[in-house]
Amino acid sequence: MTVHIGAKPGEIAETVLLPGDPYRARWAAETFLTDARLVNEVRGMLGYTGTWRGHPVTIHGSGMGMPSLSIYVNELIRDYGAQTLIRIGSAGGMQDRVKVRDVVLAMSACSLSTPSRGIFRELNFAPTADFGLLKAAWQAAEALGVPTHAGQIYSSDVFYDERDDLQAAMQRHGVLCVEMETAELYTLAARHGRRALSVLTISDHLLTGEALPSDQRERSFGDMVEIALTAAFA
Ligand SMILES: O=P(O)(O)O[C@H]1O[C@H](CO)[C@@H](O)[C@H]1O
Ligand SMILES: O=c1cc[nH]c(=O)[nH]1
Repeated sequence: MTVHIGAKPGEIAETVLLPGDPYRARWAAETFLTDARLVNEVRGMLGYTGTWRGHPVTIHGSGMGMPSLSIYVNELIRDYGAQTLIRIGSAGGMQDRVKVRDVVLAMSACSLSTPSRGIFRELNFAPTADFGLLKAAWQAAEALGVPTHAGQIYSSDVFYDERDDLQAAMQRHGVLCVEMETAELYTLAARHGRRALSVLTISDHLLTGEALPSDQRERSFGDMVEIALTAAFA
């Protein structure tokens, strides 16, 4: 057990899916895993372990934002030996061609800062997905016929962003969408030699103003879970 995770040794699988929303963790575990059992509920951050097609899998909430994700991912890696960490998150579309409900595979993530920023100082580290997971996820998305984009995304420190100029600069440079965790996930995976990928579903759009309600953000993103599980065991 750690400060933030109540699971006993052996109760966390080597493959961990990480939604920001703990209720999405519950929904995904109940929908996709066999014999899913609750292994963590400290602070209401739900984690479940079960099997998918015979493979052990944990689905654990990360909370919102990089400081929260950093706590869980550090403990999952260092205390429980997680090897493959795949974020399954929602994101805001930043390009016309990226539509609500489309899937985005994050090849890399821009950020203004991350919890790891203090290590790098003047270096602009480039947090990058594991290529094997990225390739397998792309193939899984193609097989499912889901509209999918692969490219760079933005991991923001804020949900309510006042920097319209920054958003415009990123849009000009092809950034696909905004969310709040991937840059730190990829940085921690690089530091510890683990595999990481973010599979995102567009829940709202910065250009059109479309937005899905919270119940759909919790429960309707099955394609990205299927893509993440298929990629993990490809
Ligand atoms: O739906 P999740 O996975 O939480 O991801 C996105 O949603 C939250 C903001 O509403 C942030 O955590 C952002 O990254
Ligand atoms: O962080 C996020 C997630 C979804 N939509 C946004 O605009 N931002």
